[in-house]
Amino acid sequence: MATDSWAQAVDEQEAAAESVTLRKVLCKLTSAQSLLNKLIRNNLVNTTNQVEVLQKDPNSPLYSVKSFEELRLKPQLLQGVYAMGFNRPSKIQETALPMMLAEPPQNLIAQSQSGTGKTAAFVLAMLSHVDPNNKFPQCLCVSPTYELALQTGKVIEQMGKYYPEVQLVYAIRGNKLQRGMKLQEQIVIGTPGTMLDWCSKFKFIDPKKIKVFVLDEADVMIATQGHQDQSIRIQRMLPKNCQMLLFSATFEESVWSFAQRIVPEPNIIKLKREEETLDTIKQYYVLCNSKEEKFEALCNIYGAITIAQAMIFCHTRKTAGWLAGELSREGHQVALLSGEMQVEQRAAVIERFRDGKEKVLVTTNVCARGIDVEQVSVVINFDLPVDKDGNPDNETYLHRIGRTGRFGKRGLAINMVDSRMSMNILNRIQEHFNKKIEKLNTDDLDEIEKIAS
Ligand SMILES: Nc1ncnc2c1ncn2[C@@H]1O[C@H](COP(=O)(O)OP(=O)(O)OP(=O)(O)O)[C@@H](O)[C@H]1O
Repeated sequence: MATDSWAQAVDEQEAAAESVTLRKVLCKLTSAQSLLNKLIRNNLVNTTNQVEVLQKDPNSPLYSVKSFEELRLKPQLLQGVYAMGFNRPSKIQETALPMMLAEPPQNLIAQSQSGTGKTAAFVLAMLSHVDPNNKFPQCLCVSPTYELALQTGKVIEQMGKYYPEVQLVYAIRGNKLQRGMKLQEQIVIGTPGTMLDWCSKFKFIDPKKIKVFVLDEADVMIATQGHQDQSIRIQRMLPKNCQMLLFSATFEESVWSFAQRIVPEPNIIKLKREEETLDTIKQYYVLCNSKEEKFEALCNIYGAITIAQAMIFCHTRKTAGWLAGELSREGHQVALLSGEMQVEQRAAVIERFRDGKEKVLVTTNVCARGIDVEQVSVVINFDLPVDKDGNPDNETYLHRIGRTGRFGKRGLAINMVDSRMSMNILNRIQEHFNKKIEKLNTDDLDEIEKIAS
């Protein structure tokens, strides 16, 4: 793909020195495209067998020796779990649930890979702990974004389908309640600002009656100043014996130690660094020279992935807007989601994408975490994730690629590298996770064929 560029320089040893004729190049490109199609389609192949196989492999995060029955869930919840099509718990569910359901209640800080069922784990804990006869909030669950709060709320609704005495309310922007009212729902799910207002300013919730407090995506809740202030202010209003449950796929060291300081005597489930990435998500990078070349590379791939769903991550809203525009001009059905949109608009875009109305979602980090769309088979990092100082943002990388390969499905993550700097970032990401990210070279048919198989 690269011509007289730095990328070619990087490539020097690998690239054959001989020049090829235009005809050969075109011929190669066509076969590369069809192989790429094959590669991506192969990655879409997924059967429930695959999940069953993984659930029997002790090294898989889906492995479990217990059944849901053995986790001693209420019959109504067992019914809900099976109605959702879950056969066995995953490793995090099997390990965390006994800790969360123990008496007296125990605190927990838990890490488990993306898409391994953390949400179901803490949702089952909340549903198990509420007393349906008490008509007031008993569990609070805080999520970093409006979209995630809605998504988690849906899981509570589905799992609690056969437990209708337990009710849920959303503490999110736009859900206006009458002043002076007291909530009767037992579970409140929301974002930190509204949740805090409902506890302190409006007093819709009596925080002293809360038994379980869940922080989903806990590391970002702690690392983001505003979220941290609000979450800690809520926590301070809760009774001393309130159970605290913190969940995430990533916990940077400093965040981990802070979490341990704010959660008294926690049980801890922590992954080793090398366990953080999922083997079911294959990671590649493509060398390009410019934004335009990345777009070209993307078009090649995009042609092949129209049958699946893909999420494309950009660093800025501007690039995301530009890219969505370019893809639309090419005639593609693309959805754009970025931070400046109204939250309701963002939720609507995700709903359309979830329903498969658009096959490609171009977005920024606002969508990197938690969003669970089963059909996403490819994630493309159009720009690699970096922090405000330009260093690799390893946690965001993991969350972004974790939008594919959900619960044992196979996924493909493709990183676009367009400068020495971004190659350096990619190398540091590889080092951090001690995981090789393979080069995808559309000029090397053998290599693509190998990946395709
Ligand atoms: N025991 C199970 N059996 C089958 N499917 C499950 C099970 N538990 C969860 N799932 C499904 O797996 C998918 C991923 O689960 P979930 O969203 O809870 O993952 P997560 O660990 O919270 O991911 P993330 O770190 O990205 O937030 C969901 O679609 C969920 O319905």
